Amino acid sequence: MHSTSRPSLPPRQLSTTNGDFDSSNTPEIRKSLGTYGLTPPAIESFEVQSQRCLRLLAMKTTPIEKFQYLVHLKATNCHLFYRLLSENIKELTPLIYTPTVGEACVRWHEIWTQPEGMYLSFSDRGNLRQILDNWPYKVDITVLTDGSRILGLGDLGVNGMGIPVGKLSLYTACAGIRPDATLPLTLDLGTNNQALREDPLYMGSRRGKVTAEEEKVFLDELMAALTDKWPNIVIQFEDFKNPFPALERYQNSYSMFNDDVQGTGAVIVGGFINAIKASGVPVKDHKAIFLGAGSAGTGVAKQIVEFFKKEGLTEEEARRKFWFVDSNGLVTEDRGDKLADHKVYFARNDNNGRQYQSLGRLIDYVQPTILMGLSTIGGAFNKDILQRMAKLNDRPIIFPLSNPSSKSECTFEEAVINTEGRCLFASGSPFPSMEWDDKLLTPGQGNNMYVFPGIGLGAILSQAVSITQDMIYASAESLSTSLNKQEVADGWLYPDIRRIREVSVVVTRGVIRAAQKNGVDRATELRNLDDAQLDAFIKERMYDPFSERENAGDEVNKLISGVNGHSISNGATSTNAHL
Ligand SMILES: NC(=O)C1=CN([C@@H]2O[C@H](COP(=O)(O)OP(=O)(O)OC[C@H]3O[C@@H](n4cnc5c(N)ncnc54)[C@H](O)[C@@H]3O)[C@@H](O)[C@H]2O)C=CC1
Ligand SMILES: CC(=O)C(=O)O
Ligand SMILES: [Mg+2]
Repeated sequence: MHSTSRPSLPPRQLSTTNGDFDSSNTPEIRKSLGTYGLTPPAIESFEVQSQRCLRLLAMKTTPIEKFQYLVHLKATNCHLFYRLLSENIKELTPLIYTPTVGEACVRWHEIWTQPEGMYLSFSDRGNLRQILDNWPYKVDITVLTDGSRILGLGDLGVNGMGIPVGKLSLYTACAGIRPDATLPLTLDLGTNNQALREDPLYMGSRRGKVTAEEEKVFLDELMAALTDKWPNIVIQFEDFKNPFPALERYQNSYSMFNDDVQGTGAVIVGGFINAIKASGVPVKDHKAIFLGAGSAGTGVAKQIVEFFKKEGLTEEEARRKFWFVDSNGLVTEDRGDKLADHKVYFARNDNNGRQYQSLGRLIDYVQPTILMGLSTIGGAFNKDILQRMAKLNDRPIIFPLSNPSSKSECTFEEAVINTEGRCLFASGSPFPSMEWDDKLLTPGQGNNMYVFPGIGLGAILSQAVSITQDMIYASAESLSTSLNKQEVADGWLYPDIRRIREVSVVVTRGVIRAAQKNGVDRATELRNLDDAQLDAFIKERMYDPFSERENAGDEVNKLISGVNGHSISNGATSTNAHL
């Protein structure tokens, strides 16, 4: 017989501000925590801790094992996890984010070991506000998904939780949002993934996806509940199969944005501005083929239209620069199927009744300068396609943006070889640098991770009542200006990811200024700061996992006495034992 009584939990087990057993804790901290004697005696520096963590990581042979180790580290010593991540951002991001997070989501029901966020089910409707009270921290930002389109891997239901968790880890690492102010949220609105539903280990409800109307009613309740519980909360929608209804419905009334439509649009414009400069071709002479006409593809093109307009094109001229291909071929007005609303704007009417036969034929017909991939079709930019682009252009712009790496339309190596090293390249997932013609070429990573941290932090600090198109566009423009002299000289399209914190300050400043211009900021006192003062203010507000260690004594004491209002004990009494 199983006992029905709840096992008693150790204090602070759910805390994200832990580090109680951190080997860098001084004897005084250990005493105040009651952990003196529970950790080995040495008081370790970060350098030593880091060596052990990296060795442990090296012992794991597969990416998913490394992912699991990092999940464990974050759960048991959050500040150390962020110290390690911030010092090794380039090496560790692929393990906590794309591509490894893709595999983790596919296998989430097999590898799940501990709670890292909240799950709200369709059957919870009517009670959402009450359930949010179970979250023990004050939240500044949430990333929420319904798991219906996780990267390019399709509908993964509640297995999609890896994405909000990974994105919010980047919020902390890249923009310094306190880990305990972030809420990963997964909506269990059913899944159409039959195999998952039939898998005994699957941890979501076993119903099919709710209808669009049911989703709307649920989301209305959720948005109201989130803002009632945390009035200044910023809400990021992520990886919805159809993100447009929610974006249209909430963007003017909540501090929310859709990362796949708007964040992706912004990050690609940021790199695109630099690619256009490097191509040597005037803006008016560019033409783009997009493989994939989903939320990300059309989101990117809409932001590029804004850029083209700023460069002097009319909206009509800008719109006509795009040729979209989806799973039914070239998106045209006369194709015979009913186009989804978001495709209509870009549908061609100048195809003279001709239909799409192949991507190669379309390239010959359009003669594009730009090839974008947001199709989820790994390898779609094959040798023939890349060579056609190289024949047409001195510096073809090739952006295979689908994630994870297995879905990338081509690799960096394929693009370099088939364009003789001449391509201007960015991909959604990371690829290694390579030698070409005695030069080291480094690929750009056109991933929304360069902008969403700054969009979120900008919205939080300005206390924006809504996130406007100008704020999104400002993130793109700011990103494009954030490269240093060396990066510009080396022809990079995006700054070095190792400088992401500096970049996030620039992006955050741009977002705050746009919020002020649009009058959506509630923190109006920031209007009085000049740019240097605003940068200093932003930096000061950023969580620094290194100073947490120095402040640990104060922090711990505050937590124990509950001064900061966080409930941390899971109901168990902290005895606060002293030696
Ligand atoms: N680099 C980045 O920062 C981002 C990358 N993405 C990636 O973009 C991809 C697409 O995302 P969404 O647009 O949200 O998905 P979606 O499902 O809305 O769109 C996918 C599009 O690809 C088209 N497609 C599918 N098979 C095709 C084929 N054989 N030939 C041509 N087109 C085909 C579909 O018809 C649809 O238009 C995903 O892999 C996602 O990971 C998404 C957001 C950000
Ligand atoms: C990067 C991202 O948001 C995606 O692939 O969906
Ligand atoms: Mg996404």
